[in-house]
Amino acid sequence: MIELKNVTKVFHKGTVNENVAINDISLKINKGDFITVIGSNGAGKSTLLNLIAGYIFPDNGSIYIDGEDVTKISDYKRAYYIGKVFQDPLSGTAASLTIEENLAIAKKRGQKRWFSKGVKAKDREFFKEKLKVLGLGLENRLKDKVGLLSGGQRQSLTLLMATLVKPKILLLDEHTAALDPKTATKIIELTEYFINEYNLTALMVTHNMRQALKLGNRTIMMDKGEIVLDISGKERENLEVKDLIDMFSKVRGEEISDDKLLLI
Ligand SMILES: Nc1ncnc2c1ncn2[C@@H]1O[C@H](COP(=O)(O)OP(=O)(O)OP(=O)(O)O)[C@@H](O)[C@H]1O
Repeated sequence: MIELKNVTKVFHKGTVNENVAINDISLKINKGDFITVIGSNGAGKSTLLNLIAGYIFPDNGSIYIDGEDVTKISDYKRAYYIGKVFQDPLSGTAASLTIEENLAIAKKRGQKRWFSKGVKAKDREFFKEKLKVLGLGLENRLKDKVGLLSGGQRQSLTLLMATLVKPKILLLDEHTAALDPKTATKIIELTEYFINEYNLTALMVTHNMRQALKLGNRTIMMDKGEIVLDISGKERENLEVKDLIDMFSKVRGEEISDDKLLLI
C-alpha cells in the first residue's frame, strides 16, 4: 500500500510567487487500485505523481510505500518501487540506445549497477516474448536504435519498460496526450492489459473525464491542490460525466473552470 499523510508542497515558498501546489493531502492507495486522476489545469495532479516518484520532496507530511517511510528517499533510490510513463514519448527511453539495450536497463531498475546496457542471450529471448505483446513487430528489431521508432512505438516500449520489473506503483501522467487518437487508444488498451495481467497498482492522470470513469476502480478529482472527490465501488458504478460535474459543484460551490475537462 502507498500512503500519503498530510502532504503539502509549496513552490517558491516565502516569495511573491508562493504557490501551494499540494495542500495537506492524505491518500491511501490500496494494493491493486487502478486510480484515475482528474482535475483542472494546475490542480496539482502532476505534482502529486512527482511527489510519489520522489522527483520533488514535500514541505510537510510523509509518504510511505508498504509501510516504509520514503519521504526523503531520492527518485533514483525509489525507482525500484516505481514505474513511470509520462506525457512526452521521448522521455521514457534512450534514443541513442537499441531496443534491447533500453530493455536491459529497465530490467536492472533499482539495482546498484543499473546503468549497464549489456544484453545476455537469455535476456534477449525474454525481451522478444515481452515485445510480442505490444503487437508492433518490435521483437524483430531488437538491435534498432529507439530513436528510429514512432512516438506511439516509443510510448508502448516505455510502458513495457515501466512494468518489466513489477513496480509497487505505476504512475501514468497523461501518457497518451501527445499521441494521435488511434495510437492513444492502442496505448490505453496496452495499459489496461499490463495492469490486469500483472495485477498492478496504478495512478493515471487524464483530462478525459469519460475515460477516467471507464478505466480503473477508483477516480479522484483534484482542485487547487486538494483531493475534492474520491469515488469508488457502488458510488462509481454507472456514474456519468455530468454526475461528476454536479458532484464537483456541490463540493466546491462552483463550476469546473477547465474547458479541456468539459469538452470531453
Ligand atoms: N517545478 C515547479 N516550480 C514551480 N511551480 C510549479 C512547479 N511544478 C508545478 N508548479 C505549479 O504547481 C501548480 C500545480 O501544477 P501541476 O503541474 O501539478 O498541475 P496539474 O494538475 O498537473 O496541471 P495540468 O493539467 O495543467 O498538467 C501549478 O500552479 C504549477 O504552476
